[in-house]
Amino acid sequence: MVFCGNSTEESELHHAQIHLYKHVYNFVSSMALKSAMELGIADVIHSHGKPMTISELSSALKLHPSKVSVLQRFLRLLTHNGFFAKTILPSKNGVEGGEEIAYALTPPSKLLIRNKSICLAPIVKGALHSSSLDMWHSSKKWFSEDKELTLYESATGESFWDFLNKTTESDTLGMFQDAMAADSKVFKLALEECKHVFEGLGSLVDVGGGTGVVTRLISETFPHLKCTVFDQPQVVANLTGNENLNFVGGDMFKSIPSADAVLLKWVLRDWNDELSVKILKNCKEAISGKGKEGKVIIIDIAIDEVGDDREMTELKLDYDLVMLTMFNGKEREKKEWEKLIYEAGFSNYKIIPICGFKSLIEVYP
Ligand SMILES: C[S@@+](CC[C@H](N)C(=O)[O-])C[C@H]1O[C@@H](n2cnc3c(N)ncnc32)[C@H](O)[C@@H]1O
Repeated sequence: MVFCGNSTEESELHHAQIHLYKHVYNFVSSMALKSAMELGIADVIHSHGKPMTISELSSALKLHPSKVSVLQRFLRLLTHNGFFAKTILPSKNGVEGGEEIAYALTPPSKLLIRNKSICLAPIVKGALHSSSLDMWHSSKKWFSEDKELTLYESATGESFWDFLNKTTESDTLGMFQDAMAADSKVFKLALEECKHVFEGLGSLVDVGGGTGVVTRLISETFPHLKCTVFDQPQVVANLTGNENLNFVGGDMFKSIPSADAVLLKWVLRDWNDELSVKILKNCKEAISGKGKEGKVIIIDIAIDEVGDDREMTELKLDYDLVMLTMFNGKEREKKEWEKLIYEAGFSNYKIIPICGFKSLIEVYP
């Protein structure tokens, strides 16, 4: 007879082990997604126009014949994770009543199709690039060091900004800007819901506006609005605008061009509270010509562990550690945003959710 022990204890232990192992191997799902993006599986299925069998996919992707079964196993995990859907087709190999499995795109894998107006492949590439991942092996050392150093600096000896800005063969600045631009294109949909925020403005400066993807979208919707994309000189150096859109290089910690409104999208999360207050104070200065009518428009994350579901909170908390380890930045809860806003001398604010997981905060002097 086999002794089974206390079954509740045993089942608890098994659940705990499954939970722990699942988190240990989460990286496999991320890297399998990256492989799918690099192979261009979504592009191939999209060009084919209908679900594809493994043999059709392998030949379209020009895989080595030994990798057909490998692809099948990658697709099994990716399908389980919601990136592809299996459909059953009648077999083409002449077997009466035979069936074959074909793989179709799902809404998340459609976001990886290149040359579409919204394509998030650059986010997968940038977020899962070795420059974002390798530093994690140094976290134990980092915990015993000076608190002002980011994990990235502790691991590599330079800040992520310095790494981006130095000229390298792999063009990491370009990769980072592509990832930001890809994320910003999603803003096109959000602009419909928050059009009222920009109505009535005569001028807008997009601080840390990168290559100007968001400003161009705003400018298309509001052609008479005078728009300025303000970013580091090396980011805007070769960019050209038009009559109502210009690019200005500078340092937001020194001064920001004047306008009716300042936009800060995906910027304050890169900085700690002290530096964020400094940026916000410079924004207040930039809109002061309009007196009480000017405003600052922040687009960023607001953590809400009570109101959001588990998946959303997990994404926001993951992002918080990305910001912490790379930039000493942070994702903030609503009350932290409020503290920052009042500390920078503003008197009021309004917050609305946009783009699924972001928030738009209108801040008034
Ligand atoms: C995370 S990106 C956001 C880009 C853009 N707003 C978007 O949503 O796609 C942060 C931007 O801040 C810019 N930046 C960093 N330091 C800056 C500074 N001192 N002055 C102006 N821009 C700066 C970076 O070059 C980068 O384009």
